Amino acid sequence: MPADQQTDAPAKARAVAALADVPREPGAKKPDPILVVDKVVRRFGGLTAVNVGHVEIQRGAITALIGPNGAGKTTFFNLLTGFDKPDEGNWAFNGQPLQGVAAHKVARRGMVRTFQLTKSLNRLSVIDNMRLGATGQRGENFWRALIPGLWKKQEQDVTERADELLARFKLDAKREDFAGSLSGGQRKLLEMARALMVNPEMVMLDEPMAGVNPALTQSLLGHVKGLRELGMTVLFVEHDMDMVRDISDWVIVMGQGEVIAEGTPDEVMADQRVIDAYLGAHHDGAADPDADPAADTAGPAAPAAPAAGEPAGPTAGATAPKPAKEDGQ
Ligand SMILES: Nc1ncnc2c1ncn2[C@@H]1O[C@H](COP(=O)(O)OP(=O)(O)OP(=O)(O)O)[C@@H](O)[C@H]1O
Repeated sequence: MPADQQTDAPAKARAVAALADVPREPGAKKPDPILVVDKVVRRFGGLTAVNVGHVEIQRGAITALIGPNGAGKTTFFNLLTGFDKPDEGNWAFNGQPLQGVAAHKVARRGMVRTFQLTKSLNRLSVIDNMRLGATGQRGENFWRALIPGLWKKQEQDVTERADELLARFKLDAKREDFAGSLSGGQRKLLEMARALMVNPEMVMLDEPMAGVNPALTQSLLGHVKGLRELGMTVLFVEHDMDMVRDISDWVIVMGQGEVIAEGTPDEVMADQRVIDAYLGAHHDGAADPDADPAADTAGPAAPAAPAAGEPAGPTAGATAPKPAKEDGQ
C-alpha cells in the first residue's frame, strides 16, 4: 500500500505510548532519543537568536517545533543540520556528535532538512532535482567515478529511486517539467521527495504547509504520516495549528530562542505560557464575535499584521488562515 494511504495506527500508537510518561516540561528526557541537543547558543550581534539548554527528539515520532516569528526555529534547524554554526553547544545524532559536521555530511549520516527550491533549482527539471538530492551519497566519489561500470550502475540506481519516489508522491507526470513550473504544493512534495533520496532516518521539514492549497493538504499530511510509518523520525516547523494538532505526537515550543514548553499538542495548546507567548496573539481578534462582519466580503481573510514587538500568531483553521502564498494546484 502506498505510504500516504497507510493507516498511521501502528507507528502513531508506538510513538504515543513511548511519550506517555515523558514529563511535560522543557528539556524533558525521552525514552529513545535520536537527537540530543545541549546548550546550543547562536548570537547575531547583540541578539541571542537561539539559546536551547537541552532538547531531545524521540525516535520514530513526529515532533512539531512551534513558536512566534523570530523565536529562532529556522536558525535552530540551520544549526542542527550544519547550515550555520553556533557560538556554543553540542548535539548528537544517533549518539554521534554532529557539531562542526558539514551539511552534506549531516545528510549522509541520515538527517536531512527540506528547503524552499532556489531559483537555480527552479530551472532544472523535476527528475534532475531528484538526482541532485542524491548528491553526497556514493555518487561523486572521485575514484569510484573513474570506474565507468560502477558509475553507470550508480546513476541507474539513483534514477530508479528518483522515479519510485516521484511515483509515490504522484509527481511522475511532472518528471520532465521545470521545477519552477510546479504549484506551491507540488514543490513541497518535491522537496520532501528529494530529501528522501538520501534514505534518511530523520527528516526536518520547514513549514511544509506554507503556500499549499487545501486540495493538496491531505496528501501532504498523509505523506508526513507515511514517513513515520516507514520508521522515520520527523521534526517540523509549522504555524498551521490544525496540521500540528493533526499529525504531531509531541510539540516543542520556542520563544525568544529558548524552549518554553513541551507536551502533546492538546496539552501545549492549553498551556497558559504558550497562549501568552504565541497562541494568544491571535485569540483576541480572530475569533472576536464583535468583529466587523463586512470584513468577510473583502475576499480571503488575511491575518492582521502584528503590532511592532508583538509576536505573529499561528494559524488555526477557520479562525486565522495564513494567506496562501502560491499554489495553482
Ligand atoms: N543571518 C541573520 N542575521 C541576523 N539576524 C538573524 C539572522 N537570521 C536570523 N536572525 C534573527 O534571529 C531571530 C530568529 O530568527 P528565525 O528566523 O530563526 O526565527 P523563526 O522562529 O524561524 O521565525 P519564523 O517563524 O518567522 O520563520 C530573529 O530575530 C531574526 O531576525
